[in-house]
Amino acid sequence: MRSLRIAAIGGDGIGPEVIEAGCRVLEATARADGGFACEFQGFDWGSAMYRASSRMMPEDGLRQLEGFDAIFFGAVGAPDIPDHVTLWELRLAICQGFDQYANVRPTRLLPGVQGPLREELGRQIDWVIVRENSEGEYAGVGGRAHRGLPLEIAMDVAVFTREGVARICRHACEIAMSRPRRLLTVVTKSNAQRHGMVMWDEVCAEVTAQYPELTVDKMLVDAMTARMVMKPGTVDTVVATNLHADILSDLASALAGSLGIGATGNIDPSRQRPSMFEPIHGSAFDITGKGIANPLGAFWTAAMLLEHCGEPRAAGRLMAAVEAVTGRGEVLTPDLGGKATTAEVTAAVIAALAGANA
Ligand SMILES: NC(=O)C1=CN([C@@H]2O[C@H](COP(=O)(O)OP(=O)(O)OC[C@H]3O[C@@H](n4cnc5c(N)ncnc54)[C@H](O)[C@@H]3O)[C@@H](O)[C@H]2O)C=CC1
Ligand SMILES: CC(=O)C(=O)O
Ligand SMILES: [K+]
Ligand SMILES: [Mn+2]
Repeated sequence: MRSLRIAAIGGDGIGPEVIEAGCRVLEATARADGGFACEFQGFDWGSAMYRASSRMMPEDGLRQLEGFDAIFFGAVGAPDIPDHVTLWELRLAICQGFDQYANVRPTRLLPGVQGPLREELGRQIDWVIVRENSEGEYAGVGGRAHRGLPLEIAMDVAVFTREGVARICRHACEIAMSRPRRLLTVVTKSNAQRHGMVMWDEVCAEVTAQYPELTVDKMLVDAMTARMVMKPGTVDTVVATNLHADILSDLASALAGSLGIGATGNIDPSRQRPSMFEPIHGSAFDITGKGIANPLGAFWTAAMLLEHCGEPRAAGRLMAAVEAVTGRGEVLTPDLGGKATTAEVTAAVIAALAGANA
């Protein structure tokens, strides 16, 4: 039987809580499917390792991950270590090191979930946000000088390359073409940012012209936030920069009920290196250790992992089990207005998977 080799990196805060639950649910999905197995290897990388060794992952960390079919990642971030250190030395080190340039973030309002929008608007949410994941505002280019002096200076330079924009736009076009509405919105801020964002608009116009069956429109990011809230049904696939799409996708997840639901894949579309799948949320210090983290984002992420690894039937089965549980409206964690624990939601999804197999 085919075995998927999965590197599991729980990381910090609620990361290990939801990834542990996600691994159990992946095993249950494989059992229900019967056509493949999951073989996990855990890596205890993150802030605890940093406190002991000043490293978030071993020096040869990327090499250790190279042979896996996929990486299943929780979150990084700890209250006692600067966020830019934890993020850059683990998550971004992997995303950039493996050139996972496409960050794909689907959002739907799951059955039984009450989002903040009026019911008829909330039901219209069915989006995929495609985030540029290798350059832009998070390229890491910049510097800081004259620390503490009145002339102190700090710069983060947003870097846009023609190929970087073209390849993310092509990936977004392919995703939009695979969806029934074939509708793509290109989001920038090319009124105020007159260099990189203007080139982004131009390159996207060239790329989208090669997809005559696509309907393409263009929005400025500030107005896009209003459109997502006021007219959610007019949006389908969205392509935007690293920063803009980071923000839009947290908004999307909140409009679908909670940050605890959002799922993402950090994808290397060339498939030369493993892609990394993670819930969109961070380490959530405020609820760490309480056993109430919503694991649904990690489960949806696991479904994306299966789809990427060539198991779309199993991915569909897992999402159906998630929707069966949310649809009952009973077993939900507190962020969704319920009283259930992470363990109870996990058990309910595993039971739904087993039932679907009977
Ligand atoms: N990809 C990653 O690893 C990310 C890491 N971070 C890091 O996480 C740390 C905390 O960042 P925040 O801005 O507070 O974002 P966060 O996503 O950790 O939390 C924001 C709010 O959403 C809630 N929340 C998040 N996930 C939840 C879940 N699964 N179930 C229930 N409630 C959930 C939290 O309790 C909190 O109130 C920082 O160190 C930050 O740098 C933040 C975002 C992504
Ligand atoms: C760091 C962060 O917020 C993200 O990757 O979404
Ligand atoms: K995460
Ligand atoms: Mn984010």
